[in-house]
Amino acid sequence: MTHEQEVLEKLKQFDTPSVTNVVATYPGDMEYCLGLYHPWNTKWYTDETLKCMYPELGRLAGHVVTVTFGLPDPKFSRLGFLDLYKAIEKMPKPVIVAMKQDLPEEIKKKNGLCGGNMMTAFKSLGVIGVISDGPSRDLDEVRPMGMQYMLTGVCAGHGDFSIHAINTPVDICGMEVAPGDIVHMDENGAVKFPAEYLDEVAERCERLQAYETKKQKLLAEHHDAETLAKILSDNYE
Ligand SMILES: O=C([O-])CC(=O)C(=O)O
Ligand SMILES: [Mg+2]
Repeated sequence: MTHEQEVLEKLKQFDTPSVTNVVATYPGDMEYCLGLYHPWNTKWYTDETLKCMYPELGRLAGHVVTVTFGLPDPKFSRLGFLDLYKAIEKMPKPVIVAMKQDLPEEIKKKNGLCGGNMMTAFKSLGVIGVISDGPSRDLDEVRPMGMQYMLTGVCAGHGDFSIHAINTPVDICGMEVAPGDIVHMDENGAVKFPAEYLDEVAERCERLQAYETKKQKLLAEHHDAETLAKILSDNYE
């Protein structure tokens, strides 16, 4: 295992909201928050339209490979699955595939894009999950694979589609990700950060978790309004 893989493994100890807290949620907090993005004005985490299909899998973190699907274009057929698989091969593992569905809304909502066959090939290449701004299918086939599906929903069928781009930056449900970015995801959604911050995110998550465990223990032990407000606002001796 590389050092990076060890840290990605360690990040599974922390939920995605805690990772967002460390990445950018509280920019005024110099102790735990890196302040990498403006919390409201930057697209660094996914919105409520993204749903976690297998919450029982817990948290996952990996490097992003992006792919954009669109309607078949007779003037552009240069890219295929081989190119996508080669891009995954080149990326450090584990990989999370960010699948942009660049389709008219009426078609996008009935595009069961990814399925058991695609996910089996992805797994063979070191992919641990797919995140997409549209639906996919074969939930029952994918469940035993232990791979995560973060989608807007599911639907059973689809028509013809083709690959329009590989490893370009994409927007997935309000999160703009670039190839190589780290994505951390669980039943709360997904967050991204640049790979160079991996060590620091893990270190701060660990400290934040210890701090919040202590704080929640105190909150559970006290039962009067004044003390609870003090504990919450950090003024408790
Ligand atoms: O038809 C497709 O390409 C998607 C699918 O069901 C599969 O990968 O199994
Ligand atoms: Mg299928």
